[in-house]
Amino acid sequence: MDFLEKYNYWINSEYFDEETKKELESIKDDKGEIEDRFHKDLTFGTAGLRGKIGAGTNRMNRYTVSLATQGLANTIKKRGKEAMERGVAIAYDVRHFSKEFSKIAARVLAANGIKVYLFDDIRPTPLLSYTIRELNTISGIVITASHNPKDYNGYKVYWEEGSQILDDVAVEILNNINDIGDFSNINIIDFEEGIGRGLIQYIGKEIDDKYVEEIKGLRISDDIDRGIRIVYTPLNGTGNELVRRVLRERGFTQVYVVKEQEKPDPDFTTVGYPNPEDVKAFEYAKNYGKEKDADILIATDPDCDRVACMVKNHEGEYVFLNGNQTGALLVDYILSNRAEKGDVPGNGAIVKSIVTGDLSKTIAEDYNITTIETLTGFKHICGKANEFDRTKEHTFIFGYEESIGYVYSTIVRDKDGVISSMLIAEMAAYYKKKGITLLERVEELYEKYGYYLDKLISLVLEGVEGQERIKRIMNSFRSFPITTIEDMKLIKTIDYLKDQTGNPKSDVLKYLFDDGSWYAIRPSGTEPKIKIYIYSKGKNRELAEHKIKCIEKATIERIESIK
Ligand SMILES: O=P(O)(O)OC[C@H]1O[C@H](O)[C@H](O)[C@@H](O)[C@@H]1O
Repeated sequence: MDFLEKYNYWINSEYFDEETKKELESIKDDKGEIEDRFHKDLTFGTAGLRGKIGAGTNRMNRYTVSLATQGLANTIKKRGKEAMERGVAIAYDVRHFSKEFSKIAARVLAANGIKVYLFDDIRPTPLLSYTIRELNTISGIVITASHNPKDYNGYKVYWEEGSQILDDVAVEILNNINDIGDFSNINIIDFEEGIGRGLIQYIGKEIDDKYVEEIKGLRISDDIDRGIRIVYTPLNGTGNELVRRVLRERGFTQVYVVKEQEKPDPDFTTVGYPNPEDVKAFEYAKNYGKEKDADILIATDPDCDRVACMVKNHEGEYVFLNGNQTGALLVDYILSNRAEKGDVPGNGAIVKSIVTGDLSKTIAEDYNITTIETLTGFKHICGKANEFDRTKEHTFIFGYEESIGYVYSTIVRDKDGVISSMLIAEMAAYYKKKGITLLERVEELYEKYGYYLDKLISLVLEGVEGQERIKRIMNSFRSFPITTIEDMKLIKTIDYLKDQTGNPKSDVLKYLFDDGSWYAIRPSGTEPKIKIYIYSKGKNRELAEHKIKCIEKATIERIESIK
């Protein structure tokens, strides 16, 4: 069927509800909109679905959610009765339709005879990962579009080890979805019937309690100033209760939560783009921080897997720490404290992505700890934790990415904004007791290990045309690498499409120079962007900054020359 045929099918078939039809009627004269909604099915990518909410095959709605869930159900059924009994845990965030979609997923699974554990209210994504391991379910689902704008929702799928599915399971589910054929082949029962038959079971506080206890057990040091002044914002998402609770139970007495961003708001009215990777998300926190004279500001994204912080400098201004800086600080904080107690595992490993900075690696080397690199995506990072469970080759200590995702230990197999908020607060309180801020600690690390600076440039190139240009840009870099920039000489090129190290193939190019500086270029996997990651290493800040500027100029000139 072409897109118009599909549109007409949705309008005329008895299967679709009146509200959906009404929404579709309202766009009957807008061919562009019809095409956008029906020219393809919302792609079930490696982590599930993500898209705009609305009627159509290329949108997030009750039909696309139930189709994906039937595909997941068939995948579980093929594994037999035991897998069906182990069941699926489901969590959801604050977004429009998140709760409704979680119930639809529960009803489809239950109709297929699969046990469902559904959270009784909004919860952070990392808690779902914890729950899978705790309840020993075969799979898990989170209804969230993470830090995307308000018009979006998503459907992330997890597997029994607690991490997001990798390509093998994703392909299997996708094939099962494609085999379903018509929407009318989806099994679904009433929610109440699912509850009555014991197939759907609510879960809640008892899991929170265990999670919080385990997180508190992950603390690194108690030699901290608990009076440190912290402003926290959940950005109207799911972090509010659990982050506050963990901080309170860890004994922090001066935690202030941004009032306007405390309660769930699916429209993210006060922030627009609820991504703490972007310093603009801290506007309210900064104002409140000044009022409360906070030492540190902490923000988590709507599903509370990402976290970022800002630190007050001596002039009373708040300075943003990026993901590379926070990651390196945490690696240093964890390893130095554990080393003091003689508690660093001999086969320990830090896991980061290939486009994350190297300062943490140099720090880890100081403690004889290996750093392992994976492709971008936390599923790959925690995939290593799963692998180490099997091979015992390493002990997974800490995983992180420059895109403000961190996880410590292995109780959760995804980035965790609750664990990380506790560790960031604790680390700031540890250094406060020693009389320095996190900004000063970063400087100390630079002095000791060298100035590792970085800059991420993201160019938005939308639509089919944008995609084509991204391809041309990648082709140009691939065919004609820039061999010298100022006095930096290219000594190595890595093309991850030809990777021989066991990573899956990926469209990423990395260029390494003789002084330790490097840059990488890749199309984003989640947004219509091309991303350039620039990293420099210098004896002092000026030199490192100068190198960043030179690499930026050379790469941007090249990109601009490609129309
Ligand atoms: O650079 P992208 O492909 O857009 O991905 C950016 C980030 O997106 C999500 O948050 C993933 O969970 C991260 O692991 C990833 O780093």
